Amino acid sequence: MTRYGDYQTEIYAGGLAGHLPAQPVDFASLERKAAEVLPSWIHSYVAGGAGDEHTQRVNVTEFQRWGLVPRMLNGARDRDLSTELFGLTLPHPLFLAPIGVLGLCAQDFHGDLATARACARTGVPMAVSTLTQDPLEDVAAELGDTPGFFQLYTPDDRDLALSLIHRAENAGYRALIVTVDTWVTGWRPRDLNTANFPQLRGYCLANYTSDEAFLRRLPANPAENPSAVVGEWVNVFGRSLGWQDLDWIREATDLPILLKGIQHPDDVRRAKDHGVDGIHCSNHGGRQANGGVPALRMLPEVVEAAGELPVLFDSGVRSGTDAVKALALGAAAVGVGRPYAYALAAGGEHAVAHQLRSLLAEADLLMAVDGYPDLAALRQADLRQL
Ligand SMILES: Cc1cc2nc3c(=O)[nH]c(=O)nc-3n(C[C@H](O)[C@H](O)[C@H](O)COP(=O)(O)O)c2cc1C
Ligand SMILES: O=C(O)C(=O)c1ccccc1
Repeated sequence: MTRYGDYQTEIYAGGLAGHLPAQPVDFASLERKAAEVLPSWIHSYVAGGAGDEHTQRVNVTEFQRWGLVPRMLNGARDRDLSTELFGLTLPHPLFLAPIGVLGLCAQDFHGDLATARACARTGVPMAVSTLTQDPLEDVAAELGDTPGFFQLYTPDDRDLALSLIHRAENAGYRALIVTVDTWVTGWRPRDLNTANFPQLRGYCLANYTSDEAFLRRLPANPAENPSAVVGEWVNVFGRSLGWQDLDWIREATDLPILLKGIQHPDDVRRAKDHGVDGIHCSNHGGRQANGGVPALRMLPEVVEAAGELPVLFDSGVRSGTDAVKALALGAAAVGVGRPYAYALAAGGEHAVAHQLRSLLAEADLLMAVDGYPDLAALRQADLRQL
Protein backbone atom coordinates (compact mmCIF):
# COMPACT_ATOMS: atom_id res chain seq x y z
CA MET A 1 0.00 0.00 0.00
CA THR A 2 1.51 3.29 -0.99
CA ARG A 3 -0.08 6.28 0.65
CA TYR A 4 0.21 8.95 -1.97
CA GLY A 5 -1.96 11.17 0.21
CA ASP A 6 0.96 11.52 2.64
CA TYR A 7 2.30 14.19 0.31
CA GLN A 8 -0.27 16.46 1.93
CA THR A 9 1.42 15.93 5.32
CA GLU A 10 4.81 16.61 3.75
CA ILE A 11 3.61 19.90 2.31
CA TYR A 12 2.18 21.01 5.67
CA ALA A 13 5.33 19.90 7.49
CA GLY A 14 7.33 22.06 5.09
CA GLY A 15 4.99 24.93 5.88
CA LEU A 16 5.58 24.52 9.61
CA ALA A 17 9.31 24.64 8.92
CA GLY A 18 8.80 27.88 7.02
CA HIS A 19 8.85 26.53 3.45
CA LEU A 20 5.90 27.05 1.20
CA PRO A 21 5.72 24.79 -1.87
CA ALA A 22 7.82 26.31 -4.66
CA GLN A 23 5.02 25.62 -7.14
CA PRO A 24 1.24 25.68 -6.87
CA VAL A 25 -0.64 22.40 -6.56
CA ASP A 26 -3.67 23.40 -8.64
CA PHE A 27 -3.96 23.61 -12.39
CA ALA A 28 -5.32 27.15 -12.69
CA SER A 29 -2.36 28.67 -10.83
CA LEU A 30 0.08 26.54 -12.78
CA GLU A 31 -1.46 27.59 -16.06
CA ARG A 32 -1.11 31.26 -15.10
CA LYS A 33 2.48 30.78 -14.08
CA ALA A 34 3.37 29.00 -17.33
CA ALA A 35 1.70 31.79 -19.33
CA GLU A 36 3.94 34.29 -17.54
CA VAL A 37 7.20 32.45 -18.11
CA LEU A 38 6.86 30.90 -21.56
CA PRO A 39 7.65 32.94 -24.67
CA SER A 40 4.28 33.66 -26.23
CA TRP A 41 4.78 31.60 -29.40
CA ILE A 42 5.62 28.50 -27.32
CA HIS A 43 2.73 29.18 -24.98
CA SER A 44 0.35 29.50 -27.94
CA TYR A 45 1.50 26.16 -29.25
CA VAL A 46 0.95 24.33 -25.95
CA ALA A 47 -2.22 26.08 -24.82
CA GLY A 48 -3.91 26.26 -28.20
CA GLY A 49 -6.29 23.91 -29.89
CA ALA A 50 -8.36 23.54 -33.01
CA GLY A 51 -10.82 26.19 -34.18
CA ASP A 52 -12.37 28.33 -31.46
CA GLU A 53 -11.23 25.67 -28.96
CA HIS A 54 -14.74 24.74 -28.04
CA THR A 55 -13.94 21.03 -27.93
CA GLN A 56 -10.84 21.72 -25.87
CA ARG A 57 -12.97 23.59 -23.32
CA VAL A 58 -15.73 20.99 -23.10
CA ASN A 59 -13.10 18.29 -22.57
CA VAL A 60 -12.49 20.03 -19.26
CA THR A 61 -16.04 20.99 -18.28
CA GLU A 62 -17.32 17.48 -19.05
CA PHE A 63 -15.64 16.30 -15.85
CA GLN A 64 -17.92 18.63 -13.91
CA ARG A 65 -20.96 16.80 -15.25
CA TRP A 66 -20.10 13.73 -13.18
CA GLY A 67 -20.27 13.38 -9.43
CA LEU A 68 -19.10 10.50 -7.24
CA VAL A 69 -21.43 9.42 -4.48
CA PRO A 70 -19.33 8.62 -1.38
CA ARG A 71 -19.54 5.37 0.56
CA MET A 72 -18.81 5.36 4.26
CA LEU A 73 -17.29 2.96 6.83
CA ASN A 74 -15.73 1.11 3.94
CA GLY A 75 -12.25 0.24 5.10
CA ALA A 76 -10.66 2.79 2.76
CA ARG A 77 -7.98 3.54 5.34
CA ASP A 78 -5.51 1.58 3.18
CA ARG A 79 -5.72 2.28 -0.51
CA ASP A 80 -4.33 0.26 -3.38
CA LEU A 81 -4.12 2.37 -6.52
CA SER A 82 -2.32 -0.26 -8.59
CA THR A 83 -3.51 -1.15 -12.05
CA GLU A 84 -2.71 -3.82 -14.63
CA LEU A 85 -1.76 -2.86 -18.14
CA PHE A 86 -0.79 -5.51 -20.72
CA GLY A 87 1.09 -7.59 -18.20
CA LEU A 88 2.61 -4.65 -16.32
CA THR A 89 1.51 -3.95 -12.79
CA LEU A 90 1.73 -0.22 -12.24
CA PRO A 91 1.74 1.14 -8.68
CA HIS A 92 -0.84 3.75 -9.65
CA PRO A 93 -2.97 4.57 -12.68
CA LEU A 94 -1.43 7.84 -13.95
CA PHE A 95 0.82 8.24 -16.98
CA LEU A 96 2.11 11.15 -18.99
CA ALA A 97 0.47 11.58 -22.37
CA PRO A 98 2.95 12.21 -25.19
CA ILE A 99 3.75 15.85 -25.88
CA GLY A 100 5.75 16.65 -28.98
CA VAL A 101 8.26 19.50 -28.88
CA LEU A 102 8.07 19.26 -25.09
CA GLY A 103 11.73 20.22 -24.92
CA LEU A 104 10.81 23.84 -25.59
CA CYS A 105 8.96 24.10 -22.29
CA ALA A 106 12.27 23.82 -20.42
CA GLN A 107 14.72 26.68 -20.28
CA ASP A 108 17.58 24.56 -21.66
CA PHE A 109 15.23 22.96 -24.24
CA HIS A 110 15.92 19.48 -22.80
CA GLY A 111 12.46 19.16 -21.33
CA ASP A 112 12.05 15.56 -22.43
CA LEU A 113 14.96 14.56 -20.22
CA ALA A 114 13.81 16.66 -17.26
CA THR A 115 10.33 15.16 -17.52
CA ALA A 116 11.73 11.64 -17.70
CA ARG A 117 13.69 12.31 -14.50
CA ALA A 118 10.49 13.49 -12.80
CA CYS A 119 8.83 10.27 -13.93
CA ALA A 120 11.72 8.21 -12.58
CA ARG A 121 11.28 9.94 -9.22
CA THR A 122 7.54 9.37 -9.03
CA GLY A 123 7.10 6.08 -10.89
CA VAL A 124 4.70 7.70 -13.34
CA PRO A 125 5.14 6.07 -16.77
CA MET A 126 5.96 8.46 -19.60
CA ALA A 127 4.63 8.15 -23.12
CA VAL A 128 7.42 9.65 -25.17
CA SER A 129 6.49 11.41 -28.40
CA THR A 130 8.15 10.69 -31.72
CA LEU A 131 8.82 14.43 -31.79
CA THR A 132 11.47 14.96 -29.13
CA GLN A 133 14.43 17.24 -28.69
CA ASP A 134 16.57 14.34 -27.42
CA PRO A 135 16.72 10.86 -28.96
CA LEU A 136 14.34 8.26 -27.55
CA GLU A 137 17.29 6.25 -26.18
CA ASP A 138 18.44 9.19 -24.05
CA VAL A 139 14.93 9.74 -22.70
CA ALA A 140 14.65 6.02 -21.87
CA ALA A 141 17.95 6.16 -20.00
CA GLU A 142 16.59 8.91 -17.73
CA LEU A 143 13.45 6.86 -17.04
CA GLY A 144 15.48 4.04 -15.50
CA ASP A 145 13.11 1.33 -14.27
CA THR A 146 10.00 3.48 -14.68
CA PRO A 147 8.12 2.25 -17.75
CA GLY A 148 8.24 4.27 -20.95
CA PHE A 149 5.80 3.92 -23.81
CA PHE A 150 6.88 5.05 -27.25
CA GLN A 151 4.33 7.09 -29.19
CA LEU A 152 4.69 6.55 -32.91
CA TYR A 153 3.80 9.01 -35.61
CA THR A 154 4.04 6.45 -38.37
CA PRO A 155 6.21 7.73 -41.22
CA ASP A 156 5.14 6.65 -44.67
CA ASP A 157 8.68 5.36 -45.22
CA ARG A 158 8.41 1.87 -43.75
CA ASP A 159 12.16 1.49 -43.29
CA LEU A 160 12.10 4.53 -41.07
CA ALA A 161 8.96 3.39 -39.27
CA LEU A 162 10.51 -0.03 -38.59
CA SER A 163 13.72 1.57 -37.48
CA LEU A 164 11.88 3.75 -34.93
CA ILE A 165 9.90 0.75 -33.68
CA HIS A 166 13.00 -1.40 -33.26
CA ARG A 167 14.90 1.41 -31.57
CA ALA A 168 12.00 1.78 -29.12
CA GLU A 169 12.15 -1.97 -28.41
CA ASN A 170 15.90 -1.92 -27.91
CA ALA A 171 15.71 1.11 -25.66
CA GLY A 172 13.34 -0.78 -23.35
CA TYR A 173 10.01 0.90 -24.05
CA ARG A 174 7.16 -1.28 -22.85
CA ALA A 175 4.45 -0.41 -25.36
CA LEU A 176 3.92 1.25 -28.70
CA ILE A 177 1.24 3.91 -28.81
CA VAL A 178 0.28 4.49 -32.42
CA THR A 179 -1.40 7.87 -32.75
CA VAL A 180 -4.06 7.75 -35.43
CA ASP A 181 -5.63 11.21 -35.15
CA THR A 182 -2.74 13.41 -36.28
CA TRP A 183 -1.42 12.42 -39.70
CA VAL A 184 -2.18 16.03 -40.59
CA THR A 185 -2.39 18.83 -38.01
CA GLY A 186 -5.76 20.44 -37.35
CA TRP A 187 -6.71 24.07 -38.00
CA ARG A 188 -5.11 25.85 -35.03
CA PRO A 189 -5.70 29.60 -35.01
CA ARG A 190 -3.17 30.40 -32.29
CA ASP A 191 -0.39 28.72 -34.26
CA LEU A 192 -1.61 30.28 -37.49
CA ASN A 193 -1.77 33.75 -35.98
CA THR A 194 1.82 33.51 -34.76
CA ALA A 195 2.87 31.57 -37.90
CA ASN A 196 5.50 29.93 -35.76
CA PHE A 197 4.50 26.30 -35.97
CA PRO A 198 7.06 25.48 -38.69
CA GLN A 199 9.77 26.94 -36.50
CA LEU A 200 8.78 24.50 -33.75
CA ARG A 201 9.59 21.62 -35.98
CA GLY A 202 13.28 22.32 -35.79
CA TYR A 203 13.08 21.39 -32.11
CA CYS A 204 11.62 17.94 -32.39
CA LEU A 205 13.79 16.14 -34.89
CA ALA A 206 16.16 14.22 -32.65
CA ASN A 207 14.59 10.86 -33.36
CA TYR A 208 15.01 11.47 -37.06
CA THR A 209 18.46 12.98 -37.07
CA SER A 210 19.69 10.06 -34.96
CA ASP A 211 18.24 7.52 -37.39
CA GLU A 212 20.23 5.98 -40.22
CA ALA A 213 17.08 5.30 -42.20
CA PHE A 214 16.23 8.99 -42.07
CA LEU A 215 19.72 10.30 -42.75
CA ARG A 216 19.93 8.15 -45.87
CA ARG A 217 17.00 10.11 -47.28
CA LEU A 218 18.51 13.51 -46.75
CA PRO A 219 19.63 15.51 -49.76
CA ALA A 220 22.18 17.47 -47.70
CA ASN A 221 24.25 17.31 -44.53
CA PRO A 222 21.94 18.43 -41.68
CA ALA A 223 24.73 20.44 -40.04
CA GLU A 224 25.16 22.48 -43.19
CA ASN A 225 21.53 22.69 -44.19
CA PRO A 226 19.13 22.26 -41.25
CA SER A 227 16.13 23.30 -43.30
CA ALA A 228 16.68 20.26 -45.52
CA VAL A 229 16.07 18.16 -42.40
CA VAL A 230 12.85 19.95 -41.60
CA GLY A 231 11.74 19.71 -45.23
CA GLU A 232 12.38 15.98 -45.25
CA TRP A 233 10.63 15.61 -41.92
CA VAL A 234 7.52 17.13 -43.43
CA ASN A 235 7.71 14.44 -46.10
CA VAL A 236 8.10 11.53 -43.73
CA PHE A 237 5.89 12.77 -40.89
CA GLY A 238 3.05 10.54 -41.92
CA ARG A 239 0.05 10.05 -44.06
CA SER A 240 -3.35 8.77 -43.17
CA LEU A 241 -3.02 5.21 -41.97
CA GLY A 242 -5.55 2.58 -42.96
CA TRP A 243 -6.67 -0.38 -40.90
CA GLN A 244 -4.54 -2.58 -43.16
CA ASP A 245 -1.41 -0.73 -41.98
CA LEU A 246 -1.97 -2.05 -38.49
CA ASP A 247 -1.19 -5.52 -39.73
CA TRP A 248 2.40 -4.76 -40.69
CA ILE A 249 2.90 -2.79 -37.49
CA ARG A 250 1.53 -5.80 -35.62
CA GLU A 251 3.98 -8.07 -37.44
CA ALA A 252 6.86 -5.69 -36.87
CA THR A 253 6.85 -5.88 -33.08
CA ASP A 254 5.97 -7.96 -30.07
CA LEU A 255 5.46 -4.83 -28.00
CA PRO A 256 1.88 -4.24 -26.88
CA ILE A 257 0.22 -1.91 -29.39
CA LEU A 258 -2.28 0.78 -28.41
CA LEU A 259 -4.18 3.04 -30.76
CA LYS A 260 -4.36 6.64 -29.62
CA GLY A 261 -7.15 8.90 -30.74
CA ILE A 262 -9.99 6.39 -30.75
CA GLN A 263 -13.44 7.62 -29.70
CA HIS A 264 -16.00 5.55 -31.58
CA PRO A 265 -16.96 2.12 -30.18
CA ASP A 266 -17.04 0.65 -33.70
CA ASP A 267 -13.41 1.71 -34.13
CA VAL A 268 -12.63 -0.10 -30.89
CA ARG A 269 -14.16 -3.28 -32.28
CA ARG A 270 -12.20 -2.90 -35.51
CA ALA A 271 -9.01 -2.31 -33.59
CA LYS A 272 -9.62 -5.53 -31.67
CA ASP A 273 -10.01 -7.40 -34.94
CA HIS A 274 -6.54 -6.20 -35.86
CA GLY A 275 -4.99 -7.59 -32.71
CA VAL A 276 -4.21 -4.44 -30.74
CA ASP A 277 -3.50 -4.75 -27.01
CA GLY A 278 -5.16 -1.60 -25.78
CA ILE A 279 -7.14 1.48 -26.71
CA HIS A 280 -6.16 5.03 -25.92
CA CYS A 281 -9.37 7.05 -25.87
CA SER A 282 -8.49 10.68 -26.59
CA ASN A 283 -9.32 13.60 -28.84
CA HIS A 284 -5.77 14.97 -28.63
CA GLY A 285 -6.86 17.56 -26.10
CA GLY A 286 -9.06 19.27 -28.68
CA ARG A 287 -6.01 20.20 -30.77
CA GLN A 288 -7.01 18.26 -33.84
CA ALA A 289 -10.74 18.50 -34.54
CA ASN A 290 -12.93 21.22 -33.17
CA GLY A 291 -16.65 20.57 -32.96
CA GLY A 292 -16.34 17.12 -31.46
CA VAL A 293 -17.74 15.69 -28.28
CA PRO A 294 -15.62 15.76 -25.13
CA ALA A 295 -13.45 12.65 -25.06
CA LEU A 296 -14.82 11.73 -21.62
CA ARG A 297 -18.33 11.53 -23.09
CA MET A 298 -17.22 8.57 -25.22
CA LEU A 299 -15.24 6.78 -22.52
CA PRO A 300 -18.03 4.53 -21.16
CA GLU A 301 -18.94 3.27 -24.64
CA VAL A 302 -15.29 2.79 -25.54
CA VAL A 303 -14.72 0.81 -22.34
CA GLU A 304 -17.73 -1.36 -23.03
CA ALA A 305 -16.64 -2.11 -26.59
CA ALA A 306 -13.09 -2.80 -25.44
CA GLY A 307 -14.22 -5.57 -23.08
CA GLU A 308 -11.06 -7.18 -21.70
CA LEU A 309 -8.71 -4.73 -23.43
CA PRO A 310 -7.39 -1.94 -21.23
CA VAL A 311 -8.49 1.58 -22.09
CA LEU A 312 -6.15 4.49 -21.47
CA PHE A 313 -7.76 7.90 -21.36
CA ASP A 314 -6.64 11.50 -21.77
CA SER A 315 -8.05 14.89 -22.76
CA GLY A 316 -9.11 17.39 -20.14
CA VAL A 317 -7.65 15.82 -16.99
CA ARG A 318 -6.68 18.72 -14.73
CA SER A 319 -6.79 17.26 -11.21
CA GLY A 320 -6.62 14.10 -9.16
CA THR A 321 -10.39 14.29 -8.92
CA ASP A 322 -10.69 14.22 -12.72
CA ALA A 323 -8.42 11.18 -12.80
CA VAL A 324 -10.60 9.37 -10.25
CA LYS A 325 -13.72 10.09 -12.29
CA ALA A 326 -12.12 8.74 -15.46
CA LEU A 327 -11.11 5.59 -13.57
CA ALA A 328 -14.64 5.23 -12.21
CA LEU A 329 -15.88 5.45 -15.80
CA GLY A 330 -13.67 2.50 -16.68
CA ALA A 331 -10.24 3.82 -17.70
CA ALA A 332 -7.38 1.49 -16.79
CA ALA A 333 -4.97 4.43 -16.65
CA VAL A 334 -5.32 8.17 -17.00
CA GLY A 335 -3.06 10.44 -19.04
CA VAL A 336 -1.91 13.86 -17.94
CA GLY A 337 -1.24 16.25 -20.84
CA ARG A 338 -0.94 20.05 -20.72
CA PRO A 339 -0.63 20.19 -16.90
CA TYR A 340 2.84 18.66 -16.91
CA ALA A 341 4.02 20.83 -19.80
CA TYR A 342 3.01 23.85 -17.71
CA ALA A 343 4.75 22.45 -14.65
CA LEU A 344 7.89 21.94 -16.69
CA ALA A 345 7.74 25.55 -17.83
CA ALA A 346 7.05 26.79 -14.31
CA GLY A 347 9.84 24.94 -12.55
CA GLY A 348 11.48 22.12 -14.50
CA GLU A 349 11.95 18.59 -13.20
CA HIS A 350 11.09 19.45 -9.59
CA ALA A 351 7.85 21.14 -10.55
CA VAL A 352 6.80 18.17 -12.69
CA ALA A 353 7.53 15.76 -9.83
CA HIS A 354 5.67 18.02 -7.40
CA GLN A 355 2.71 18.20 -9.68
CA LEU A 356 2.55 14.44 -10.26
CA ARG A 357 2.78 13.81 -6.53
CA SER A 358 0.03 16.39 -6.01
CA LEU A 359 -2.24 14.70 -8.55
CA LEU A 360 -1.63 11.32 -6.95
CA ALA A 361 -2.20 12.72 -3.46
CA GLU A 362 -5.47 14.34 -4.47
CA ALA A 363 -6.68 11.13 -6.12
CA ASP A 364 -5.62 9.03 -3.15
CA LEU A 365 -7.26 11.33 -0.60
CA LEU A 366 -10.47 11.47 -2.63
CA MET A 367 -10.58 7.67 -2.68
CA ALA A 368 -10.03 7.72 1.09
CA VAL A 369 -12.73 10.28 1.79
CA ASP A 370 -15.22 8.75 -0.63
CA GLY A 371 -14.65 5.21 0.61
CA TYR A 372 -13.22 3.59 -2.51
CA PRO A 373 -10.15 1.59 -1.44
CA ASP A 374 -9.02 0.42 -4.86
CA LEU A 375 -9.68 0.63 -8.57
CA ALA A 376 -12.02 -2.36 -8.55
CA ALA A 377 -14.19 -0.59 -5.97
CA LEU A 378 -13.98 2.61 -7.95
CA ARG A 379 -15.23 0.88 -11.08
CA GLN A 380 -18.33 -0.13 -9.13
CA ALA A 381 -18.69 3.41 -7.82
CA ASP A 382 -21.96 5.22 -7.80
CA LEU A 383 -21.59 8.11 -10.25
CA ARG A 384 -24.38 10.58 -10.90
CA GLN A 385 -24.75 13.18 -13.59
CA LEU A 386 -24.92 16.73 -12.31
C1 LIG B 1 1.75 20.76 -26.86
C2 LIG B 1 1.16 19.41 -27.13
C3 LIG B 1 1.83 18.53 -27.99
C4 LIG B 1 1.30 17.26 -28.21
N1 LIG B 1 2.02 16.38 -28.99
C5 LIG B 1 1.57 15.11 -29.13
C6 LIG B 1 2.36 14.17 -29.82
O1 LIG B 1 3.47 14.43 -30.24
N2 LIG B 1 1.83 12.93 -29.98
C7 LIG B 1 0.60 12.59 -29.52
O2 LIG B 1 0.15 11.45 -29.71
N3 LIG B 1 -0.15 13.46 -28.82
C8 LIG B 1 0.31 14.72 -28.62
N4 LIG B 1 -0.43 15.60 -27.89
C9 LIG B 1 -1.72 15.19 -27.30
C10 LIG B 1 -1.54 14.64 -25.88
O3 LIG B 1 -0.92 13.38 -25.90
C11 LIG B 1 -2.90 14.48 -25.18
O4 LIG B 1 -3.76 13.72 -26.00
C12 LIG B 1 -3.55 15.82 -24.85
O5 LIG B 1 -2.58 16.72 -24.37
C13 LIG B 1 -4.66 15.66 -23.83
O6 LIG B 1 -5.35 16.86 -23.64
P1 LIG B 1 -5.08 17.84 -22.38
O7 LIG B 1 -3.65 18.24 -22.44
O8 LIG B 1 -5.98 19.03 -22.64
O9 LIG B 1 -5.46 17.09 -21.16
C14 LIG B 1 0.08 16.88 -27.63
C15 LIG B 1 -0.58 17.77 -26.77
C16 LIG B 1 -0.05 19.02 -26.50
C17 LIG B 1 -0.76 19.93 -25.53
O1 LIG C 1 0.83 19.59 -31.51
C1 LIG C 1 0.44 18.42 -31.42
O2 LIG C 1 -0.54 18.09 -30.76
C2 LIG C 1 1.19 17.39 -32.13
O3 LIG C 1 0.92 16.26 -31.95
C3 LIG C 1 2.24 17.80 -33.08
C4 LIG C 1 2.11 17.44 -34.42
C5 LIG C 1 3.09 17.88 -35.32
C6 LIG C 1 4.15 18.65 -34.89
C7 LIG C 1 4.27 18.99 -33.56
C8 LIG C 1 3.31 18.56 -32.65
